[in-house]
Amino acid sequence: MSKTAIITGATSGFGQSCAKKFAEDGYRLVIIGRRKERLDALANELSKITDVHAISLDVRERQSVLDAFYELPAPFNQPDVLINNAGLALGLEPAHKANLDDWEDMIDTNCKGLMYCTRALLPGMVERKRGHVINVGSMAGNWPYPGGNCYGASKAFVQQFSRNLRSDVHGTGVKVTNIEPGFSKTEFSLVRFKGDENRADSLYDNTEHLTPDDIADIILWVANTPAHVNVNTLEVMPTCQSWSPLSIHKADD
Ligand SMILES: NC(=O)C1=CN([C@@H]2O[C@H](COP(=O)(O)OP(=O)(O)OC[C@H]3O[C@@H](n4cnc5c(N)ncnc54)[C@H](OP(=O)(O)O)[C@@H]3O)[C@@H](O)[C@H]2O)C=CC1
Ligand SMILES: O=CCS(=O)(=O)O
Repeated sequence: MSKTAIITGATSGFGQSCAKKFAEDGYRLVIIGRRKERLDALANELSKITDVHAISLDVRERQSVLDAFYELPAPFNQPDVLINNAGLALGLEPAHKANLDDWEDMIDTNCKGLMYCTRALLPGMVERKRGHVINVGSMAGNWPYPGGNCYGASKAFVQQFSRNLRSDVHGTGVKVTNIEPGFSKTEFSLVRFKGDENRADSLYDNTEHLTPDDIADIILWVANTPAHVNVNTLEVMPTCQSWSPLSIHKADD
């Protein structure tokens, strides 16, 4: 019997790559994103190899999320895997210069959108004693960097929310994982820099960054671990990325 995976943020980057890899692995798919044309193109492509249900949806809209998930048609209505991947960073200014609307947008998408999707689907998973919530956090939830302010904080929320979910579903058979990717080339920087292609592209110049397929392979592996194995957190960086030393400000700097 084929399993069902629900993937938010499937129109680009990690989510799109997950959709392709999960379809190739025999999963039936529910794919979600705001850009309907992209979603329909992906659904057309993947429906040649699996059953696909596409929902054009903004995860920030609480009632739309709840309605869409409560009204999932059979056979998509008993999901085995929820990949909470939709998310974004906006801006890289220091906190004292950051745009408050950007901060709200990150919280609304990365934290509240993820909460809505999880809350809608978790009761069914608990009732069926089967299911796996895979959240896409970030290494930015673990490590501070200049300009990471609200984005990193939103991903720290995702990390602790994932751990607390595990505590709540203890003994039910439901699994929870937080994947914490590092530097990866997707549309992430184009969104962060608000369409500035030169700035986004130059970030990745001369680096061997992670790719969407690297992360999708890891997510698929995590989803296919046996029922008695729960990967709690998995932080992944490209080999070219590591930490900077702590900085000391000197009075004459
Ligand atoms: N790239 C990186 O370096 C890293 C990224 N991440 C995280 O990975 C996740 C995926 O990002 P990535 O693939 O890199 O970036 P992309 O920008 O390529 O993809 C982001 C996806 O999220 C969707 N999305 C954004 N906002 C919403 C919304 N309000 N409602 C529904 N869907 C939404 C977008 O679809 P649409 O616009 O069509 O709605 C798109 O499909 C994010 O949570 C990001 O924070 C974590 C660590 C590293
Ligand atoms: O989560 C994304 C990686 S980074 O841009 O914050 O380093």
